[in-house]
Amino acid sequence: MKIAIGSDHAAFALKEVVKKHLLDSGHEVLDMGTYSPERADYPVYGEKVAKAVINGDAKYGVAICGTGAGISITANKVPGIRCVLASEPYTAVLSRRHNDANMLAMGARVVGEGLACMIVDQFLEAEFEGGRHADRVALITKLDQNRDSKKTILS
Ligand SMILES: O=C(CO)[C@H](O)[C@H](O)COP(=O)(O)O
Repeated sequence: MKIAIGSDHAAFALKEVVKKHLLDSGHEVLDMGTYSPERADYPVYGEKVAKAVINGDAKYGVAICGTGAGISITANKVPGIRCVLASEPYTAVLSRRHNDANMLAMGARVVGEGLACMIVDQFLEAEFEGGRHADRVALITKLDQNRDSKKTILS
């Protein structure tokens, strides 16, 4: 599977660990940076990973900052992105099964290396269940496609 990955400085070390884990597991990895522990702004990397997914350069994206909050907020501003912030596998798995999440965010100051790799593995292995969940994802998509509207459009 082709995975885009990116982080800011706070998560550079964890990004390198997760990247190696993905490569060792046989995935192709598109490393969108940052490439050193120098201070870096997480929105830049959240956007890069999100655009790689939306452009079809990668099937899924993994984005990491200190908490995962800033980079997930950023990614979710890119139309078509459904980015989940997960600190444990259950949320990561259910975000695939129910929400068809196409990006995973994590916090390097929240999760350790072993847990992060487990979360990524389970996210990538889980499948979207469709059915009633597809109807709800369609509602998310409708909202996404009407981002400029100030009106409530889903009810
Ligand atoms: O978690 C983050 C965003 O949600 C960032 O990694 C964090 O804000 C960076 O902080 P600092 O510049 O103090 O290292």
